[in-house]
Amino acid sequence: MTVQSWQSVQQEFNRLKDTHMRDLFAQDPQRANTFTKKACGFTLDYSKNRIDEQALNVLFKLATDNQLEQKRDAMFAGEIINKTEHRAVLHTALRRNAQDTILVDDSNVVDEVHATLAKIKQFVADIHNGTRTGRTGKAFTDVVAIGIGGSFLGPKIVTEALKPYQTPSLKVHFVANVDAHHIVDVLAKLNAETTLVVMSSKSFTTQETLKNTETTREWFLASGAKFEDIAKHFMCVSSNIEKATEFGIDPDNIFPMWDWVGGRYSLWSAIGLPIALSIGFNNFEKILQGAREMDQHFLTAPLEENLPVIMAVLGVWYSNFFGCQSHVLLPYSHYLRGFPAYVQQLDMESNGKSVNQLDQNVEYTTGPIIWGGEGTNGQHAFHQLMHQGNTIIPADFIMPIKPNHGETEHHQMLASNCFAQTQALMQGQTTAEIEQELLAKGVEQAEATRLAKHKFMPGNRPSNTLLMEQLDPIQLGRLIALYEHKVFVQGVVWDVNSFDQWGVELGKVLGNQVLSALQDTAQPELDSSTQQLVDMFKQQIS
Ligand SMILES: O=P(O)(O)OC[C@H]1O[C@](O)(CO)[C@@H](O)[C@@H]1O
Repeated sequence: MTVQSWQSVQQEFNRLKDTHMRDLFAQDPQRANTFTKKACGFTLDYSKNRIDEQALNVLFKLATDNQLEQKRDAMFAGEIINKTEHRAVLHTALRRNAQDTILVDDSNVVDEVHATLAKIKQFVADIHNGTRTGRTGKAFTDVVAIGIGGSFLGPKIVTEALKPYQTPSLKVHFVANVDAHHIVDVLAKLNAETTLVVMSSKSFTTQETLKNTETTREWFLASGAKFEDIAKHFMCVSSNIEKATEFGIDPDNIFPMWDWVGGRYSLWSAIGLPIALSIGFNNFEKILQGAREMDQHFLTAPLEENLPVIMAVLGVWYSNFFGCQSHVLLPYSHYLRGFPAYVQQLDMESNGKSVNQLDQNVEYTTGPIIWGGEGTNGQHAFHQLMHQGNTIIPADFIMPIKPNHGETEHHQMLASNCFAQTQALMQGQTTAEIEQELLAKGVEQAEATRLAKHKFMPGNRPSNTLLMEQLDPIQLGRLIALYEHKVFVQGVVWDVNSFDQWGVELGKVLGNQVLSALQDTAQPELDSSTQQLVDMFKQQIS
């Protein structure tokens, strides 16, 4: 992180920190136009932010001083930028055209990607047209997709978001949690003869996924199937072919992925197999096409026109200068209801770090808490705090313009709520305005003054509005890639490795130790609180 460019942003912050956006809008009738950019089917209106052009330019300079363009190009070229795991970071290779070349260890990874896409295409076609059936010759009707984290969230939210494109004759059920209430509920509704299982685990070591797959295999065998029938029903996506084969997965049923794809960036790989099974391979390819278009935009658009860069530097502005701790995602779209959870992993697992690329501890905040939920539901729940709480929560309002239904009035109401929320957050309402309203309604002066204090809306709460033409496979691919690149840019500014996730490891190790205590297979030394919890659990369950 360059100290001088950081200080320049600090000066801009000092200049603007007490400015109200109401005044910025009043001073400049062109403000909305100036701070709106269109690209890849999106219109990003970021005028309701506490910035002006001068501040934004200094933020762009902060990014370039941190070598944004060079680091971006290094990622796309397959350089080893994940320096704690000594890996290239090539999720963008997963959506490259077949004729492209990206060399990793002298091998063109684009060839491997397209060979795997061809395998997925054939497999999906065989399942859809009934060439490939279950053990009794019946066509598959259901898919149980087992995975967790990046091997679950992407496929789940994409399949959910593209509901109108789903193949009605093949229903995909996602299971992640090791809590058996889920897998047991799902399997209880299914016929093992017509159920395909897709187990997705990059590492093939994830406890939850292995256990859910074992339970599903037991259920399958208990249905009268023989061991050799497993090959007809169990598919696996993994980069650990050895472990997958050891587990008993037929090598022909393994769809490969590679160590240069991070789990949270992997939906474009064979991890997307459940997506392709649900919406068809052609639509899956359109998702890749959309992401490829966003990659091109990210690579070629000047920074001041570049949607991921604009969103990223605004996030830095709020996290590191305004001290905002969280960032809320508000899709005004039922089909995009899972998107905040997806971005939560993408962003928090990528940038939730405190050591920089020079192996030094950093003091500043990296990565906000990402949360959110679908509009308008949140308006009747948590928006209260966004409007009147003593904490500023920058928001992304995401709104597909054309719906997939014909209920015009519903959609107008949805859009009006979305736009009005951004307006209310920005402009607020002064005590004088509120008092006047109350007096006009006949409220006594003293009561009006008292109530106005409680009703006061400070405004000046920042938001982006991201309009998308419609929610289709191409646009969804663009949307996800947009957020991937936003996270990348922020990682560059914060100078962290966005592509490792060491922070999740200790929990896994301790989890296994505690399990051994619960199962009496070992007596690990535990702190008194954890030991007490183990003892109580054992006592009460027996
Ligand atoms: O695909 P795998 O190896 O089962 O991992 C699942 C998820 O677990 C994590 O490693 C975190 O525990 C994520 O990064 C990953 O997406």
